[in-house]
Amino acid sequence: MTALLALEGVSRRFGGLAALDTVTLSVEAGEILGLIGPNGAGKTTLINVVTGVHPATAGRVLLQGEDITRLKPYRIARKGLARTFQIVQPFPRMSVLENVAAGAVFAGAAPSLKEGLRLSREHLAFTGLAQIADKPASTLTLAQRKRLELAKGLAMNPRFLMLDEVNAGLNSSEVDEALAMIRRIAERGVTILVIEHLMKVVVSVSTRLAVLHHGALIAVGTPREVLADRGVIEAYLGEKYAARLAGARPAEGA
Ligand SMILES: Nc1ncnc2c1ncn2[C@@H]1O[C@H](COP(=O)(O)OP(=O)(O)OP(=O)(O)O)[C@@H](O)[C@H]1O
Repeated sequence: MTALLALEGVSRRFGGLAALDTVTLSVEAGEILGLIGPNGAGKTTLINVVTGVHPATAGRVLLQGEDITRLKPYRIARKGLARTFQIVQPFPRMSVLENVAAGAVFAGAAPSLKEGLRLSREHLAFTGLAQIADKPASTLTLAQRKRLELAKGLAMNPRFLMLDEVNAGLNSSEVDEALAMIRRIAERGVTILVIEHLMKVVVSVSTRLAVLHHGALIAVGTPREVLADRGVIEAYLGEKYAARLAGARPAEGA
């Protein structure tokens, strides 16, 4: 079966630096793929390449077999690929509702701003932001801004949603709420890629993990396989932490 998204030998150079180095990776429809690796490993660059923000300097990106490597970001968004941003920067003077509607219009999920505003109310209800729909985005807390990012992503009516550290800076109950939301989004049939530094979180939510190190993909597999991978333990996790995570992990399929 054709993968929903496939990277074939994808590299992205910034001058002399290979931020991504011949990465080959498939994402199947319906999965939650966790993308992990140390700071500077190339995780955000992978999202930027897929969404056309920093196109690949070599290799190809295929969406259900269609080559999207050189398309502009708005064309890629209109094919159902949405992302959130690690650094949350809503339009500060626009209301929460208007920010979400802007995402819908950008991705062509709404034919007009009016329709975008109507659809956006549903996404605000889903993400628990309905009560503050009319507040200026600049007044939101970090947790609310992260939810706004999710609502904007959903407003793009994605088949594939890439989440860049949506839990960073949240307290543990906020993380639990965000995780429940990610699972509910997946239940709606949206395929998800999640970048996450909190290992316990990414292990609990992901059906598969992919590990980047210095721009190269060093492991892909079930969480159980990846946590036991020698290369991943040496490059990223360390012995003790890997053992602790493996012990804390619920049984596969549970
Ligand atoms: N626009 C850019 N110009 C130059 N170098 C860049 C650019 N974007 C990323 N890089 C470099 O590419 C490498 C990979 O960065 P990237 O942000 O993809 O890593 P990351 O795995 O997402 O890191 P983190 O976990 O810290 O967010 C880093 O060395 C970074 O400095």
